[in-house]
Amino acid sequence: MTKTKLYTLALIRNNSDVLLGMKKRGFGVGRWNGFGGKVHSNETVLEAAKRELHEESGLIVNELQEAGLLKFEFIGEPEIMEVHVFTTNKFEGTPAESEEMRPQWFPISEIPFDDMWPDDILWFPFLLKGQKFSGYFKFKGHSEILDYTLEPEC
Ligand SMILES: CCc1c(NC)nc(N)nc1N1CCCCC1
Repeated sequence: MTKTKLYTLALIRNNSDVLLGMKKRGFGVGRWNGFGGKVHSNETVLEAAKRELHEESGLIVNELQEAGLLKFEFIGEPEIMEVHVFTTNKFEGTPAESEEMRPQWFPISEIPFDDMWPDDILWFPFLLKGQKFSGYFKFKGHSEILDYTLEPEC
C-alpha cells in the first residue's frame, strides 16, 4: 500500500511579479521554487503552508488561496508526495533570505523554468490564470517526467 505524504507550496504574487526562492540545501537544491515543505502531524495543511512560507521567506500571510493539487511518484520510492499549492497577493513584510531559500521577485515573463522542477512549466499557466488545477506526475530521478496527467479543476 503506497503511503502519501503531505506537502505545501506557496506562490506569492505582486502585480506582474512572482516570488520564487533558490533552494540552498536539501531536496530540490539548486532549483527555484515556491515556498513550502512538509505538513506536521499537529497542523492543518493551511497552517503548514503559512508556517513554511514564513520560515523560508520571512513573509507573513493571513490568507492563502487554494490554487491546485499535485501528486508526485518517483520510480523506486514508496511514498507519493501530495503537494497542496496555494497563492496570494496579500502579504506582510519583505522577503528575506533564510537558511533554506534565497528569495527573488521574477516578472511573470521571465520565470526561470529551466532552473525549476520540470513539472512547473506545465502547471504554472493554470496558476497564473487563477484556474485551479490537479496533476499527477511520474518521475524517473529528479529531472525526467515519464508520464503525467494535468487538468483544470473547478
Ligand atoms: C518534489 C515535488 C515538487 C515538484 N515536482 C517534483 N515541483 C515543485 N514545484 N515543487 C515540489 N515540491 C514542493 C513542496 C516541497 C517539496 C518540493
